[in-house]
Order: sequence, then C-alpha cells, then structure tokens
Amino acid sequence: MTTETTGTAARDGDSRPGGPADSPFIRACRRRPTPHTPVWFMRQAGRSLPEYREIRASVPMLESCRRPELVTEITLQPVRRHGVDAAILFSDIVVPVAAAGVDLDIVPGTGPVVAEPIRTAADVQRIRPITREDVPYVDEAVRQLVVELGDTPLIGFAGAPFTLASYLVEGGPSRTHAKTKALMYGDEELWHALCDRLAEVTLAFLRVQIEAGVSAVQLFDSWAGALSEADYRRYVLPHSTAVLSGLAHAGVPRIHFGVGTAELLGAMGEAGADVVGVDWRTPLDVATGRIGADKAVQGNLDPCVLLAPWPVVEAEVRRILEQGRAAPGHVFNLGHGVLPETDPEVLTRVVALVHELSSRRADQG
Ligand SMILES: Cc1c2[nH]c(c1CCC(=O)O)Cc1[nH]c(c(CCC(=O)O)c1C)Cc1[nH]c(c(CCC(=O)O)c1C)Cc1[nH]c(c(C)c1CCC(=O)O)C2
Repeated sequence: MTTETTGTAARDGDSRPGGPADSPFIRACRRRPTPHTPVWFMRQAGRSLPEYREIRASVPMLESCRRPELVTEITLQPVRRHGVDAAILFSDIVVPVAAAGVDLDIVPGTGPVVAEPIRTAADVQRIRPITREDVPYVDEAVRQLVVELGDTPLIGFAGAPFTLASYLVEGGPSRTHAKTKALMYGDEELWHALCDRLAEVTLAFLRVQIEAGVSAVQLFDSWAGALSEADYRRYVLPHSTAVLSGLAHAGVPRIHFGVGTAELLGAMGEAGADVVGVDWRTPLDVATGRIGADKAVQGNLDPCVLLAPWPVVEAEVRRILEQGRAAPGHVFNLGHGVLPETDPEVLTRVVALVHELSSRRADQG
C-alpha cells in the first residue's frame, strides 16, 4: 500500500469487515452496534507491566518515546497480555511540546518538569509550530504499529491546551494550578496567546498521527476539572474546540477526557468529541444525561477499585456495563490511568469479564 492510500480519505470509507474501522472499539465510538462492549485502559502501556519495567530499565522516558522500535514494543505489550480492544500509542503529552523547542524532562515519580517555565509573551514565542519533521519517530512508530496490530485499532493522543499550559506555566505538576490560574485570570490576552499556540502544536501532532494511520484520537485534558464551568467555557473551551473541531473531517473518532469534570461534561462534548471520557465520580447514565444522547461515553471504573478483592471489582464492572447501556455507545475504561501498583492479572480478568458479560447480552439481542 502506498502512503497515499493509507491516508485519511482512504480510511474514511474503510469499514471492510474485520478492519480496524469495523472493530468493536471504533463501532462503539461511532454509536454503532457491537458484538461486545470494547475495553481498553488509559495508561495500559506502562508501569504496571513487568515487561515494560524491564524494557525501560536503562532508557529515560523521553528517549524511549523517540525510539520507534521501543514505542512499538511497549504499545503492543498490553494488547498481547490483556487482549484489549484497542492499543494506545506509547508516548507522553509533553512529547510535542519538547519537539516545539521547550526544554523539559519527565522525571521518574514526579512527571514533566520544565527548565524555564512559560510566563511571558516572549516565552510563548519560544514554542514553535511543529510539522512531521519535528516528530519523525512518532510517524514511524505509528506506521510500524498499524502493520503489527492488523485489525486492532491504534489510538493516538495529545494533551489539551489547558493541561499542557498547566505544566508549562507551573514548571511541573501542581495540585492547585495556582500560577496557571493567576496567569489566566491576570492576563487574559497572554493566556489566549499561549493556548492558541498550544492548540496549534496539538492539532499538528494529532494530524501527524492520523496521517500515519491511527484509528481514533484522545485529547487528554486531565486537569480541566480544576475550573468552574463558566471559566472552562471562557478560557479553555475555544482552544480545545480548535483542536477537536479542527479534526472534524479527519475521518477518525475523537475522545475528549478529563478528571473531576462532572460539571464540564456537556461543555467537553460540545468541543467536538464523538466520545466523552468520564471519571469515577459520575455514573455513566448520569453522564449521558449531561452530555446528550448523540455521544458515546468511556470510563468510570475507579483505578483504585482494581486494588480491591475480585468480588468488588466484578460488582463494579457489572454496574458500569449496566449504566453504560444508557449511552448510545459505551467504551469500557477506567476513570483515570492504571496505577503502577495494579496487578496486571486483574486487568486481564476485567477484559475477559467485560467481553463475557457484554457478548452474552448481545446474543440475547
Ligand atoms: C497528565 C499526563 C501526562 N502524560 C499523560 C497525561 C494524561 C493522562 C493522565 O492524566 O494520566 C498521558 C500519557 N503518558 C503516557 C501515556 C502512554 C499510553 C498509555 O498507556 O496510556 C499516556 C497516554 C506514558 C507515561 N508517562 C509517564 C510515564 C511513567 C514514566 C516511567 O515509567 O517512569 C508513562 C508510562 C510520565 C508522566 N507523564 C505525565 C505524568 C503525570 C507522568 C507520571 C509521573 C510519574 O508518576 O512517574 C504527564
């Protein structure tokens, strides 16, 4: 197949039986009937897996994201082990920002740390627009993965402007996002200039992944829940909309996710999502009431529940499958990422249980 025929236009019509576009995951994102409820886990590629810890032992995080053969192997690990319905590209939300010229590192046990935080108009200018040439390793890894994965869809992702801005303005992880909010409330013009630039970088990064062949994209606005709905609409929604609506004709479903977003679910759907991610605080039927019946939902299992005895896990899986029926499409997932201390066997059992319970129901019509 030539590069041209693997582009978005070709994939748009590519729902041949058995291909990734006809997979249960993509069908659920598009609110079409599925043979079973699809399941994957945010942060499935990572520290809960011994095979991941082994392969990463001597390679720093950011470097591992820049080695296509490592990205491919780590992305495939949870697919092999758990039989999940989708793979998610192994990367990080700060990878495109680093490619855009921001000096940063991912510090083990801490997260992204920025050498010189972005707090002035001149700082914003240091964030360059990016093209595929700035992230060749992502392009290459996605192309390899699409071949290796066959019918299993690959999810591409990026960080949303607010969550990226928080790391860049704070200089690292923050509980209160105080410096970020001080800039947002104190200099609205600079705030929008920063988020315009981040939306541009994010959109370009997602387009590279889509051109290379991912079947869906997820926009992580992990920390958007720190804002009221009014502030979200004023300071954040226009920028996340620029990203998601910018992909309206890209031919792949768009998932929009955040934590603590009970009050924001409707607005997050409005940004241009096909699927809205829901954390553990809002049951999926309640979430659907807020998001509207034209969007699919994903999430809701508290990652901490996976640390509890199996009967507790099983009861939660049953509850979420039941409440997910209120939505026109349901992708089973956690309400946030897999915790490093999670027993991988439990994840494998959850996948099997979701498949068993939901296919039994599909059989019964
Ligand atoms: C906020 C955020 C980040 N990165 C990401 C988000 C949004 C999702 C979320 O809210 O959790 C997204 C992300 N980061 C990573 C992935 C890989 C794909 C997946 O399996 O989901 C994804 C989708 C790998 C990673 N990204 C990181 C790791 C850990 C690196 C290691 O192995 O040491 C992995 C596997 C590092 C990272 N990078 C970031 C944090 C907070 C951390 C953890 C710091 C720590 O506790 O060590 C920023």
